[in-house]
Amino acid sequence: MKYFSLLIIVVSGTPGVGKSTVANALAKKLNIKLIHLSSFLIQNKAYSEFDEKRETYIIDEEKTELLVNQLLLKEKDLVIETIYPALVTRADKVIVLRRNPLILYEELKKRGWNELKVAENVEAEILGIVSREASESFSKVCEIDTSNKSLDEILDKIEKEMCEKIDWLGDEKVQLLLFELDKVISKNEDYETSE
Ligand SMILES: Nc1ncnc2c1ncn2[C@@H]1O[C@H](COP(=O)(O)OP(=O)(O)OP(=O)(O)O)[C@@H](O)[C@H]1O
Repeated sequence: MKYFSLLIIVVSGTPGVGKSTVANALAKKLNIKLIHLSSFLIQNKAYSEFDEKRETYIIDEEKTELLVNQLLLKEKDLVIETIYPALVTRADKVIVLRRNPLILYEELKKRGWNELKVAENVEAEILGIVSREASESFSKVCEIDTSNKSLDEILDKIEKEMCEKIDWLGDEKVQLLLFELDKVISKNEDYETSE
């Protein structure tokens, strides 16, 4: 008899918010399999090309949907870590981790990413892009702020479903950061159009 998924938990969020750390710990705690979706798709060649400027793969949506559906049919329980929640066609629990953009900005700069990649990802966090994508695909999305919280505190909030409504734009410092990031992005866009 083919298993049908019993417990699919998606751990999503902008790069650098703590998805892998939390997803690893959650999968271990629940003793269920963990899939890092981006690596899974790259291993299965579910991408069309590599975006040199953004140093990221462009996924092949059709092949991805097929692979994800096969995965969800095969595995009984799964924790899926991904920056693209909409790629998961079915889930029982969708968690979107959020991180204060001022902290995230430092985290991504520390990785040595180019200024455009840092700017686009931190801007996405400020604007809540991943949460919005998750809410378009799932009726219930649980946002949890990982800023200045220990892993245990985060796991506890997940277990108790202590979800939050995050809006970073109320913070003046974040507004100023967004203004700076926009300048970086438009400078690179001008450059792209003049190429
Ligand atoms: N709650 C936390 N508090 C402080 N630092 C954290 C926390 N969770 C993770 N980190 C640290 O933040 C960095 C990013 O964590 P992690 O790799 O889990 O993020 P991610 O969202 O999976 O990033 P990516 O999508 O790029 O893989 C790591 O150095 C990790 O040790």
